[in-house]
Amino acid sequence: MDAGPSAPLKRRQMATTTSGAGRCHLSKIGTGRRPPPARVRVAVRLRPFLDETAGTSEPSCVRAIDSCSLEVANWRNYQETLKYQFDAFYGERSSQQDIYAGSVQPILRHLLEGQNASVLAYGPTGAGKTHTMLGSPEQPGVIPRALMDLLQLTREEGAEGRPWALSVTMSYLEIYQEKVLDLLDPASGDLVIREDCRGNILIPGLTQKPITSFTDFERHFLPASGNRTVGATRLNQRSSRSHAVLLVKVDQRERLAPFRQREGKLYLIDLAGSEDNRRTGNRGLRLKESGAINASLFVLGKVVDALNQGLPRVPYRDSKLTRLLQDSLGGSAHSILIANIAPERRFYLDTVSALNFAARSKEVVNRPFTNESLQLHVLPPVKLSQKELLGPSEAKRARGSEEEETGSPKPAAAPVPASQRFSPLQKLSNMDPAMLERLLSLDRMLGSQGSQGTPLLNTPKRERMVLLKTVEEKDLEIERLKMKQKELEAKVLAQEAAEEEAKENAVSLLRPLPCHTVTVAKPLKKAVVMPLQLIQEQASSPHAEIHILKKKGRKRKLKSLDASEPEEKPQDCWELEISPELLAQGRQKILDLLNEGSARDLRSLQRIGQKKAQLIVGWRQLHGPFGQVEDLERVEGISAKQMESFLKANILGLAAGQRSGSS
Ligand SMILES: Nc1ncnc2c1ncn2[C@@H]1O[C@H](COP(=O)(O)OP(=O)(O)OP(=O)(O)O)[C@@H](O)[C@H]1O
Repeated sequence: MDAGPSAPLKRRQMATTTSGAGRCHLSKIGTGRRPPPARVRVAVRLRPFLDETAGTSEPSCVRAIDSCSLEVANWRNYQETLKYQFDAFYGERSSQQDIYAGSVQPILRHLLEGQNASVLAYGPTGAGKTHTMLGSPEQPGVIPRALMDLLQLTREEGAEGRPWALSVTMSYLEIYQEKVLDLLDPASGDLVIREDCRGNILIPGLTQKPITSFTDFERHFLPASGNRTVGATRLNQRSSRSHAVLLVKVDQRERLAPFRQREGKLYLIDLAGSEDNRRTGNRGLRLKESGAINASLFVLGKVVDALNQGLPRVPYRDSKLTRLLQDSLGGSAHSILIANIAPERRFYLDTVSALNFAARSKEVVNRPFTNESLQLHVLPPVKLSQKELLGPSEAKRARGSEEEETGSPKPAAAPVPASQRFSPLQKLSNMDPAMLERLLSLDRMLGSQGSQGTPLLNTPKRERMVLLKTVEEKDLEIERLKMKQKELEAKVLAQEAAEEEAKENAVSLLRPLPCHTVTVAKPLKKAVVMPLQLIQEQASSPHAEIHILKKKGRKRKLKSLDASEPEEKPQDCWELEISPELLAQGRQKILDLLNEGSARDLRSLQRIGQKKAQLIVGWRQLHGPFGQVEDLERVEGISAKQMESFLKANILGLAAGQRSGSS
């Protein structure tokens, strides 16, 4: 076995680079500046001949030039060679440790800065991707080495007395035939991939296991690896039939004010190999698997090309693999691609194609940033000092007296109790998140102007008061803006109501049906308002799952207090019976639109005008995806009643649209 991952010197070097004040300086929040670019780094690894004797009879089709360059004979013209240069080239004698220490270990430190990193093994089937990533007990690969180092690092960095508490979790999934499967919980079925308002890729429902030691890691990882789909092909006895993704999250919580928290994600990805089915001899299931693998790798190539050409649309969504890699390619991660190639002549075309892909990938630029936020809800209960309980004017007076204090020496003040020293946090915890971001950026600004290492809450009293005053002014401004927004919304609602009324009048002119009364506030399953045209279409369709029952009934009416008022005559009422499945489809469609639709798409929904569409998009950006349609109520400016009428107005239309679309 080659030198293990626990080489103490290396670790000490890594620990040094990740500790200290320098850690706090990168942050996406509040900087307003684009994070600096980081090119995707590309390394190539050539595996040895598998049959020892073959190497003597058959020359390798790849030749090393130096530690970064290689050449491949051009088989159309043997006088020529194709030369490639990468960040690193590892020849057939390279060890697992060489690859790990040279290309992977250096990016681990970014995780402790709250940044993302990813390692992808790419290449044709049988070229050594799984060997590189996983290895064997005798020759452990990138995954066990990285985990061992990372866990050691987090133990050191998160030790008592250090500024941050650290915790590590792992998730493990595979993408098999375009399904995202949880390898830690194989029964959970196909999972969805989502994106939050910051562009982070998330998989809701994916199992996350906390790990504190390498034994912990192995306890979860080894059985889960057994769940991965592998199969024998002509080119590899144990060929991976899926893309395997190990996700390791490092969470950091600051132990002292301002109680920041950071999250760094590490993706370790063993891609399935591209396959030429004329050579693999794949049939049946293997052929189907191979089709899915090749299709997703083809999209991966398109994504890389689109990024290189700066195209406005990058087709991340065209495959699950690229959707998941959105963070890693052209996204926020420090990424390293290890292209695995084989020396045998029969791999020649695959080798050239893998090298070409690798060469294109090294042009891709990412913009890693620090994922940092404040822990708003875990602040310790604190007492407010009298001064901090004062209003803005009193605060001003207080500031005046402090200024006097600095002018004339006074007896030294008694030390401020710890609870009072923390009290500005109370304000921070109640503050608008945007304001908090501003405060943090102010803090950074102060830092960059020379007070480095002096976080906001440790600044001298006077500066703190000035900052708090700015905060109060901003609060007032926010209040003013909110009032204005409410006024505008009221206007828009009134306008929408007027438009709605006008529309209804127009419809009733065109429509000689006896009655279109709808039972109010009944379960949605029973009756829903829907456009007339749609009702007629559904009624005439023999396959429709919506049944319109014309039945005699009474229009529901509130008991009148005035006994003299004539009783309302019985009228025909229309009541709809809709299959629950159809309703669920309608709901899902609405939810998808709410989560993925642009403001323009949202306007295609009934009762959603320009203003509401923008409010919905804004809410989504701030809070992430809607969990259910009812969450609409949480959008400021949309009441429960409006949400209900919105649901009624849209659910059938969308469900029926889906039905007709699918039939
Ligand atoms: N650097 C290496 N040294 C020794 N053996 C290797 C090396 N790389 C790969 N191998 C061996 O080559 C065979 C194929 O490797 P591996 O399964 O890792 O390929 P792969 O690229 O993951 O293939 P697939 O895409 O089909 O899963 C295995 O038996 C593996 O042990």
